[in-house]
Amino acid sequence: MAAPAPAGAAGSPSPPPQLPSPFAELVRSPSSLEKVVLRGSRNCCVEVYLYGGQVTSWKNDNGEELLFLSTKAIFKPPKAIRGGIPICFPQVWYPLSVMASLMFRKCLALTEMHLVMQFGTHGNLEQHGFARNRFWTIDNDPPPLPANPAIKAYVDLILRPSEEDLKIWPHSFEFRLRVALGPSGDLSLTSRIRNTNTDGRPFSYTFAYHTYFSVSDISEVRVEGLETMDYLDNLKAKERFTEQGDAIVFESEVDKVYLAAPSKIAIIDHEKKKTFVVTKEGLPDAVVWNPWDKKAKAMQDFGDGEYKNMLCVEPAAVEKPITLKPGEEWKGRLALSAVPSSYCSGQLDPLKVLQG
Ligand SMILES: O=P(O)(O)OC[C@H]1O[C@H](O)[C@H](O)[C@@H](O)[C@@H]1O
Repeated sequence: MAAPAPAGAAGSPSPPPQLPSPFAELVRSPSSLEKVVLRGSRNCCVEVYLYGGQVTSWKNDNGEELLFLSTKAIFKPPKAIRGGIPICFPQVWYPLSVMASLMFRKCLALTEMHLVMQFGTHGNLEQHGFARNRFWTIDNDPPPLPANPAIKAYVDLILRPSEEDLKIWPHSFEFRLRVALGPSGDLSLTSRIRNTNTDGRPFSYTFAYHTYFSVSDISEVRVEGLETMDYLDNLKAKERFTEQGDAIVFESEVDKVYLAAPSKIAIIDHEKKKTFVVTKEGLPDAVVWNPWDKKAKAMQDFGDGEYKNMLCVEPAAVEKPITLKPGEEWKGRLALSAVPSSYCSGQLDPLKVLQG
């Protein structure tokens, strides 16, 4: 399906929107898509495409890229950009057990039931929702968020459904996204979704920040904070298991939804001696995904060997869909920091990373 034309696209008479932060600049990328560049101290920098409202780059003080972006990523609608932080909304993802119980209890409105039936390869609601392949606009007058005077580089984006979108997900909403680069190079994304239906209907959705981390070598990476957690295994018909062992390491394809995961998760890259700390709010679950070699080869926009250099850890609300009544707003926040890791020499206590 064709995505609506970008605001201010080539040939359009509208002037480029002004950005409230002097540390943010709107530029046109070589692919001709517009992106906002946020600049921090030294070489710290974040790039956000209006297409998808998608962060595609996060660099530290040394100008080192911290997010994975495929060399084969396609910067052309309707394909979502492969890498960075795609926003997955509105997804409708129900494990079979939940779906059966919901149907049994007849507690879904007819529309919701219709959407449940669309999950998977059926129906026309895309797997990860349509927010990641729509053109967002700059929102210069968003309702205030708690003030943090230390943050100078930020941008606010907004997405509202088009007529076409309403045909595939019949709900009116306002999705506000703030992307902010903190003074120490931390990256945060705050999503606010409001039900603006005027017919009194609630809506339900699942959500994920599909974060692709750049790693040196997947076999040198471990994830801490998810051990002993329950998860649904997408590779085993979403069956529920309990994680065993001390930490999560990677030797083959993984596609798991960890349930009620802690608010902090650490990704330790032994080779780069770097630890990513993922902090999540309003997002109970965490998806962990690496396609490994076979699936990598099958993906058009992903290099055959690139699975070695990425890991997705995705703060999400998956198991229990979020329901909003008209006028209600939901907030989900992701904060990322990258700290030098001397974990190998025992100086970095993973418990301190996880508990703050
Ligand atoms: O190819 P995409 O639609 O971007 O999805 C890529 C992956 O995203 C998530 O992590 C899902 O859990 C996977 O099942 C899916 O394969």
